[in-house]
Amino acid sequence: MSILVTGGAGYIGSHMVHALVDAGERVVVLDDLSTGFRFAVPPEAALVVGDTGDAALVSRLIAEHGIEAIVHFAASIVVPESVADPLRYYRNNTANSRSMIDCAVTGGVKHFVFSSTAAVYGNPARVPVAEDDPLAPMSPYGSSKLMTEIMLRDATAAHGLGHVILRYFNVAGADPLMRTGQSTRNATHLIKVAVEAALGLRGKIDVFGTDYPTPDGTCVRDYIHVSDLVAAHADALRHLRSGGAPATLNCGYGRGFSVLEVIETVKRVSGVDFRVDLAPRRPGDPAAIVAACDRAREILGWQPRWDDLDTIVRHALDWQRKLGTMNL
Ligand SMILES: NC(=O)c1ccc[n+]([C@@H]2O[C@H](COP(=O)([O-])OP(=O)(O)OC[C@H]3O[C@@H](n4cnc5c(N)ncnc54)[C@H](O)[C@@H]3O)[C@@H](O)[C@H]2O)c1
Ligand SMILES: O=c1ccn([C@@H]2O[C@H](COP(=O)(O)OP(=O)(O)O[C@H]3O[C@H](CO)[C@@H](O)[C@H](O)[C@H]3O)[C@@H](O)[C@H]2O)c(=O)[nH]1
Repeated sequence: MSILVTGGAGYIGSHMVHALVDAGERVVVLDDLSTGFRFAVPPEAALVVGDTGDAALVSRLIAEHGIEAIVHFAASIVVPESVADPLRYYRNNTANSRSMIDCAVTGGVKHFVFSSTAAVYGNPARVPVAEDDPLAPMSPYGSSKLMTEIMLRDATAAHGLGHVILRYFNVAGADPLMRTGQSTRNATHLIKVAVEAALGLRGKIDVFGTDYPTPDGTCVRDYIHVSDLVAAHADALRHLRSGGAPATLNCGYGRGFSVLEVIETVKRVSGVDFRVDLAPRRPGDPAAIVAACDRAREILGWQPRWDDLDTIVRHALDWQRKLGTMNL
């Protein structure tokens, strides 16, 4: 039996592939390399370059490799881009996920782990936000993910597909062994951008909005180390294999940092005082979003190991330095 990882050449997916290979699993990666990288997939995993919307290909992979579980990371992930081109997001994130779920059901796949997002909550009325709190996405990106959550729950009710939906908060950092990291081109994520500024790859960083109702006026987020997030996926697979019930779980640490706190941390850990400009708000940003994260610990037995902003930033810096030597 093998595990199919879609988006396994991407940032988070490649960390998952390494973890599965480390655990002795047989892994097939399906990735169209639109934002992922061939080098990010370890040689022990089979890389198939193709589209999650190609049902014939996905069905063939499920049959040929005896796929027992699908971990579905592949998606388009830039929130403002989803506002400008919503139908592309509904195709890649919603329609292609519908096709993946259909292939899973038809092909007799037992388990499905899905990458959802804190963006399904929109601007939450209270933080920390819990899984049963109101869902009100503020972007097509968030809506595209929420629609997939709904399809998965309905497919489970009708066809018995086991699933775990993980709602990621802000993912950052890199593999502590530096085998992979965030290599995304033109990244928009705060820690990645700040690290690039610290290493001289950007002239400055803009702080989007300083008048939010938060302690220092900048947005607050719950930054989770990518390796802890991947551990939650491994725990989710174990849960499903041992007959655990379907679950929807937040993945965060339950504490927030402001944009200015993150930038100060990057400056301190890197030892570089880069230029910071105060800029207007970025449309669609919630003021503060922090996870209520007890449920993942209770249901999956998830135990984070890297819950420390300095460590997250140090690993992101180390990966960025390594990337600089890789001549991509
Ligand atoms: N990075 C975050 O902070 C964050 C937060 C919440 C949720 N997520 C979710 O995590 C998942 C992974 O995100 P990431 O940060 O690793 O992004 P990423 O862009 O690095 O990875 C996405 C991967 O999917 C591939 N892909 C995209 N569309 C495809 C398609 N149609 N067929 C095959 N492959 C396709 C890309 O080539 C890439 O390798 C996404 O589902 C994203 O929505 C990420
Ligand atoms: O150059 C920058 C980049 C970001 N920010 C701010 O930093 C915060 C975090 O932004 P970012 O790192 O882009 O993450 P989010 O917009 O919070 O969204 C991320 O986290 C979501 C879950 O919360 C995921 O769904 C998304 O895919 C992922 O992009 C926000 O207030 C941004 O306005 C800046 O001020 N300057």
